[in-house]
Amino acid sequence: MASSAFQFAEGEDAQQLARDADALLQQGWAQDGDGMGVTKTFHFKTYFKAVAFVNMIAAESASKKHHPTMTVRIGSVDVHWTTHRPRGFTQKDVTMAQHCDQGADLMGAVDPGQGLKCGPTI
Ligand SMILES: C[C@H](O)[C@H](O)[C@H]1CNC2=NC(N)=NC(=O)C2=N1
Repeated sequence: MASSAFQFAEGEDAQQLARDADALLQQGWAQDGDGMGVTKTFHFKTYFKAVAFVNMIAAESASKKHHPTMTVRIGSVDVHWTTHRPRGFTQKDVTMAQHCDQGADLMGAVDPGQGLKCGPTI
């Protein structure tokens, strides 16, 4: 199964989490290097949209007390979700990853090739 290498945190419903993890992989998320989280890059046509996406995730993170690692570039945002305590992949990561997908739609995320890139355009 695709999610078999995930390291679920203690106390998680492993069967449910395995299903949710598989669904995330179908949605373009990838397992991180140690199997304790998921990553995805979202692409945008403007830097402002990328930053607006980050701020939207930040608001939900503050409200849910669960925080990602994010790298903002001119036309994309890398998002990484993992849980520090208890250590591993959790339902919280799933919920927040799903929230990112919904937020990306609202912010007008585009396909990878369509995102704003640095450098000359001609
Ligand atoms: C007290 C506070 O809620 C905890 O430290 C939260 C904060 N944000 C967090 N974020 C993430 N990604 N994992 C955590 O375990 C975590 N713990």
